[in-house]
Amino acid sequence: MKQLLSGQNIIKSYGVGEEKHRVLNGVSVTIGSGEFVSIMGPSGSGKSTLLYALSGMDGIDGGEVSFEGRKLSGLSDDALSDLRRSRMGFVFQQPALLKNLNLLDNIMLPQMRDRRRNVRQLNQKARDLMEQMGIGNLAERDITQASGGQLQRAGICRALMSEPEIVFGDEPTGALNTKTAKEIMELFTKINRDGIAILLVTHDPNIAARTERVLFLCDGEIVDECRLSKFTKWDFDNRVGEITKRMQKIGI
Ligand SMILES: Nc1ncnc2c1ncn2[C@@H]1O[C@H](COP(=O)(O)OP(=O)(O)OP(=O)(O)O)[C@@H](O)[C@H]1O
Repeated sequence: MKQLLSGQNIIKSYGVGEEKHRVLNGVSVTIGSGEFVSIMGPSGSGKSTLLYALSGMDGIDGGEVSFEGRKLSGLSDDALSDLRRSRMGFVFQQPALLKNLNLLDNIMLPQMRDRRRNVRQLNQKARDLMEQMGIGNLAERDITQASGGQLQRAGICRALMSEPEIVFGDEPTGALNTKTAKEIMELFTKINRDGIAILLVTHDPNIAARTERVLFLCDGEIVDECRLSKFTKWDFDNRVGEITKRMQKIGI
């Protein structure tokens, strides 16, 4: 499998002076093209920090992150923003959509900065994605009149607008009920089958069990890793059981 994203020996601290504390303590991670990976760990272990470091959203204090063989530290701020906008997608726990725009406009907005794409193409792309994500009839819907699941589907459409190589998700199902969370994970699975790599942070073994590989982070270090591809896709309970066992081992 071709390597897509690599973080080597990532170090990240927050605060200054006596308040300074190290959150990532030499973390190394490699994500292959089209892989589906989740990160688990206790609250405060540095999961989101790692996600933001790997996506270049946040700077790091030591180590190196490379995407498609390019070191992020060698890129200017503009080049890094361009890379994030064109090659990476982001889905957050709350999709942070703008209240004065309908769902369609919210989905199109981040790509409007890219002058290479005309508005008609963007509009068509957004409508196609909404159709694929099951909200094709909600293009003109005000965001205040959409459910949490519909908003998250719109958040996923927004992330896919640039046809990214990877989608990062920071607890993308964390604010949803079990049924809706399962539906959203089915969408992620579909996206992944189309060849897009996915890296998710989650607390929930039922969510991690739908990915191919789980990284366990504890006190800023990767302490375990679980490859799930050895299980067939049918034995979901085995996957959850294996993840839960590993969680217990590291005290989550
Ligand atoms: N911007 C920041 N400034 C200062 N400290 C921060 C900042 N962001 C995170 N932290 C601290 O870094 C540590 C790791 O935070 P992070 O959000 O990465 O953990 P997490 O594993 O994702 O936690 P959770 O599961 O609770 O979301 C925590 O102690 C947190 O308080």
